[in-house]
Amino acid sequence: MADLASRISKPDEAVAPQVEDPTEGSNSVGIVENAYDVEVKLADLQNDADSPLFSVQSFEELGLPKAINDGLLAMNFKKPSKIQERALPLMISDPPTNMIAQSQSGTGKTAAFVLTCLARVDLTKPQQPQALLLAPSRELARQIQGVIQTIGQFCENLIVQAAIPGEVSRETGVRASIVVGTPGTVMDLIRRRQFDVSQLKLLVIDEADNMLDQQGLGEQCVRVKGLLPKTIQILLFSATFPDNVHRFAQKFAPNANEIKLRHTELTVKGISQMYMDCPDESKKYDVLCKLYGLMTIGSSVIFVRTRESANEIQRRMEADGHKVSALHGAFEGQNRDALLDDFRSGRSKVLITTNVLARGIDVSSVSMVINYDIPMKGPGAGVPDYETYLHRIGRTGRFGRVGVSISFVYDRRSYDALSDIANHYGIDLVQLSPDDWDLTEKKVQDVIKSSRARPDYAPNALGN
Ligand SMILES: Nc1ncnc2c1ncn2[C@@H]1O[C@H](COP(=O)(O)OP(=O)(O)OP(=O)(O)O)[C@@H](O)[C@H]1O
Repeated sequence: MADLASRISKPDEAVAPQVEDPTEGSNSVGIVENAYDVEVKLADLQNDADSPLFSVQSFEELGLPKAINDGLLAMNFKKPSKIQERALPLMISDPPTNMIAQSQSGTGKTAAFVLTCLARVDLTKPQQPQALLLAPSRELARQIQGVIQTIGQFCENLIVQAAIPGEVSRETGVRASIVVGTPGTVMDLIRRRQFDVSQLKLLVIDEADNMLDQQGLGEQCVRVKGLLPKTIQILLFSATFPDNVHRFAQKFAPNANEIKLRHTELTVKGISQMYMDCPDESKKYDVLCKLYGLMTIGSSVIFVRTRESANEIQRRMEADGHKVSALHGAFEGQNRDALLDDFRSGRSKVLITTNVLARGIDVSSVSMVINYDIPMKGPGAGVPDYETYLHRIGRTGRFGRVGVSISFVYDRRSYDALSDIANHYGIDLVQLSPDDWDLTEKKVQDVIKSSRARPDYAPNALGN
């Protein structure tokens, strides 16, 4: 790595990244299923005791109502994953107890809390809000709404409503037993008395470390909670819980049962993490185009730091003949919904986006994630953002599938940031070089073509 170390170019210009408002705009709700997928042998992984997908139980043994089990069958969920098996009995037992639950990306946290909601709501009061779920972006709120509707398809009188901009009519207000929303819109609806929270018995916060972070959405979530019944059961879920937020989470959800992982347990085995050693910043775009020119990749996501670079890369890739979409907070809600639906359905195969879609989005056909910029946080964006790195790469390798992540480095600063991230999680990264495209192509294609996770794939260590 000495060659890279000696190639120190001046740090990034201090361009303030656009703060994304994930909740802007819009209308249509519902998820679009994938029309295609990569091969995966779930059964094998669910029998491997070391896998987060492993479980000794069946869903039937968890004692859920028949209508819910029928919904799971319709989704082709044969066995619970570890987080589902361990968290569910604790969450659905009486008296209701709070929960702080952590599990790797793509291991089925959504179904764990969705099943709890379905088990807890009284469907004889279909328009009375009883469970509130909060998520950081409109896309994730819509996705969770879709999962509830699919698993709950045999639950009579189930009404699920999205509390995101443009979804709740001013005349009628919220009329559903389960409400999934973003904190700002939920707060507005409560204040305008369009959302009766008096009978809520369950509050779920997905991506809870992000949602409770005092630098971000934390204040809003605390205000929402302050308006809810004091006895409400609180469930906090995420793949990451940095220590400072975890301490706050314990105050937010007092006396909670906890399922927690160590740093080193957080990475998903099926994701082969690589890095591309770019000659300098100005060459990053050429390297990206070359990568796409060479590879036949299913669907992929390119993460960039700012909206401007998302637009710029989209413009240049389209001019170079690639079909790509860009999605970020500057777009109107309805537009964002349509762009993501196109990506889910495979109509568009490359999505260029910012951190607005780093968390939670579940598109199983994604086989490659590019970190065009290494995620950074803190004053002057000077500290590697360990959590965002993990969530970004977690858009691939969903529920036992394989995937590749490629992080672009080009100078001492980006190299050090990635090394820090690798050390933090105890991971080895595979080096790719733009000087040997045959080898690069082979390394990436070997993974993408393999039909299942290969835990031992980690030559060329970086950072350890
Ligand atoms: N028991 C199961 N059997 C088969 N597939 C499942 C099961 N549970 C969940 N899945 C599928 O696994 C995928 C990932 O689940 P989910 O989106 O809930 O992950 P997650 O843990 O919330 O990830 P993230 O941390 O990225 O939000 C989804 O496509 C979901 O349908």
